[in-house]
Amino acid sequence: MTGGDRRVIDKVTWVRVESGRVLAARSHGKTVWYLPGGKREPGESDLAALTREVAEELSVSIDPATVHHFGTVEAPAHGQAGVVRMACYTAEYRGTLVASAEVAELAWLGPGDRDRLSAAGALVFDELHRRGELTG
Ligand SMILES: Nc1nc2c([nH]c(=O)n2[C@H]2C[C@H](O)[C@@H](COP(=O)(O)OP(=O)(O)OP(=O)(O)O)O2)c(=O)[nH]1
Repeated sequence: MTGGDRRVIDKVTWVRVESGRVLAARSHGKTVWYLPGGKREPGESDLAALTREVAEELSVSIDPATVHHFGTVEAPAHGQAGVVRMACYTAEYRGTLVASAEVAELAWLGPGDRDRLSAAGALVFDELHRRGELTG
């Protein structure tokens, strides 16, 4: 792996839709919204990474029995060279969604909010829209 443009950042993200809107998070100092999630640690499974990142960022517990692969998207990474590949999962959770210290803000994005998301997030948004899940 050499040039910056060929770098692939592998991430696992949570696609959570409630009342026709998708959950998104914004980091401190950023204006673009991301799907919650992050990079796997060495040897970590997607389920373990999803559970860990969601707990760290949103303070809730993913219910492992309900995790389903939604799809995998690839798009230019926001704010850096290369592309981000996001393995996306839907899942039920336990607890109350609260932004942790590493997250500035949470929001439920609906139709019309597509352009607030990163390029990869927008691809997921398009797929949700295609499936008729964004109505809120
Ligand atoms: N989680 C997430 N990351 C995204 C999305 N869209 C997008 O371009 N990214 C990009 C932003 C960065 O260019 C790239 C890597 O993010 P990062 O550098 O903040 O990774 P990180 O340190 O937060 O990862 P981690 O430690 O939480 O695992 O992922 C998205 O919808 N969700």
